[in-house]
Amino acid sequence: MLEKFQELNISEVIIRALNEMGFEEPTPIQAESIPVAMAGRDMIGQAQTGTGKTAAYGIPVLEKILAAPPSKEIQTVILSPTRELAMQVAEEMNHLAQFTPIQALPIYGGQDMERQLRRLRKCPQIIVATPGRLIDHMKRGTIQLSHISTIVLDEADEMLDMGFIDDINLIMGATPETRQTLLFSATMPKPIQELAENFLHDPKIIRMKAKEVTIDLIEQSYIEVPDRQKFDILCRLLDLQEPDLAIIFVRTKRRVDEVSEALKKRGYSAEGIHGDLTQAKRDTVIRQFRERTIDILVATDVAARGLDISGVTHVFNYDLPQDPESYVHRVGRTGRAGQSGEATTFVIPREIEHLRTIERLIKRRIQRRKAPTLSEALEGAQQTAIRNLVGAVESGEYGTYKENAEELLSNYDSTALVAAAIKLLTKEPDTTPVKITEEAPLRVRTSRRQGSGRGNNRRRDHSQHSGKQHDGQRHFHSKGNRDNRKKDTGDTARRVFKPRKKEHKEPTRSVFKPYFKD
Ligand SMILES: Nc1ncnc2c1ncn2[C@@H]1O[C@H](COP(=O)(O)OP(=O)(O)OP(=O)(O)O)[C@@H](O)[C@H]1O
Ligand SMILES: [Mg+2]
Repeated sequence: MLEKFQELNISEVIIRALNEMGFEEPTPIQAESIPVAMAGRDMIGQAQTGTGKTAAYGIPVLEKILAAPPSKEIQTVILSPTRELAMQVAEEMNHLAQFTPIQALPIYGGQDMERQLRRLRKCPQIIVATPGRLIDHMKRGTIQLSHISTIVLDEADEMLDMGFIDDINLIMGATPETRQTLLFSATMPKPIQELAENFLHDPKIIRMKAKEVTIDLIEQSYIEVPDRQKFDILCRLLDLQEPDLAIIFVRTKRRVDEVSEALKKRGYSAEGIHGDLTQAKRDTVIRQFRERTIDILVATDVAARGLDISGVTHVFNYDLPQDPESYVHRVGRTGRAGQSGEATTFVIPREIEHLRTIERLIKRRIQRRKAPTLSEALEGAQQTAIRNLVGAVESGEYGTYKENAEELLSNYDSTALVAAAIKLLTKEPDTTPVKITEEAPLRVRTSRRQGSGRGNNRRRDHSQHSGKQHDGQRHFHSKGNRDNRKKDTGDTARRVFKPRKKEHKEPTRSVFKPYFKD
């Protein structure tokens, strides 16, 4: 069953792990990238969201360490734009390496330094780091990159964007010239690819020839709706569509707080995540969502990239994202590993041009839908109640209720009884008043690219950072206040050597998907 992996000359210890993880066959990006990366070449790998890019670079990284003489030095750095992704990638690397002595350690801001140092003393061969915290360690002398043989930029276009480029320059500059560099992402805008080539030696570019940028397992639609009506429409959609797990992306941290509070007020099980929360809170929220203790995650773009949470059936763009690439990553939190998913985007009338820009990027039309009316929502909720009732009848597990049912039937009309049962089971649309502050629409602003490449001295200024400046045409900005336009990673929006907040708890992720074909 694992022959195709074996044909890629992958070591038996890793094949055993793949078997354990339920991977039977390489995905296309794995089949193409693994031989190139294992041959030692620099490369850029671009493939749709949820198609296994982590193992596409992870397996070659492990093979290289296995082939090298044993060493106590860090041999591979994997850079990640967010803390949660760093944790997830380290965990996937440790799964892949479970039958080897190789260890991957996540290194990110918000985590207790002492604890990190203790773990570093155990000499992990791989660190998966957010740039800010890695630089802290470099400056303290607690991490040296002089023995690095491979560096991976996961979400490479994001890492090479304005908000990270100075950090990346610094990190790259501390690694040996001979290092192998691997870049992966689902999106790779041209100007960023050009910039990337400054860090790469004769790279092989592997781009999966997908017809579409977004995966066709994701059904995509949009609803034109004024900002003040978004929340009620969202509730109706949640009632109608009954997601297993849903992620709602909003534009600002304030909105995360307001929308998640409002959802809770109306009886939904929701929590919010953004970069201003403590790491302990961020960890708890992500863990609860992975464990399905909560069904709805309200997030800024901090959760847009890379997160692999099984069971996310629905993504809602409550607000359009700041840049079109974000759309691809946000909707890509569903439809992963061969599963299907649904993505609904709210567009206020004045933002329709932005939607067209997204459509041009993804080379597909996003289907327009009408907002469900209150009576449609009620009808939908009734249908759900009926389905649940019929399901209970068909399951036959109501024996202990039979006696009471018979007594009721002898006193009341059967239709009246069933109707009352449906009414009680129906979650009628809740109109509890909530407070959501109105947001200004996005607007197009043309901005010029400000140079590129190694040694380019653009300073990152997070108080002013307003997103990508590489491509004026595809870049949109919010009219909202500056603070709202900062990139919300929780790690980038800060200066090096700021004191850190305390302790975190590492969530576990142990969801393995069966083989899938994409
Ligand atoms: N060959 C395989 N067979 C089965 N499952 C796989 C295989 N490769 C990866 N997976 C699973 O597919 C899911 C998606 O993988 P991964 O997170 O690496 O995607 P990605 O391409 O990095 O997506 P994104 O662009 O969103 O970061 C994960 O749960 C992973 O364990
Ligand atoms: Mg990924």
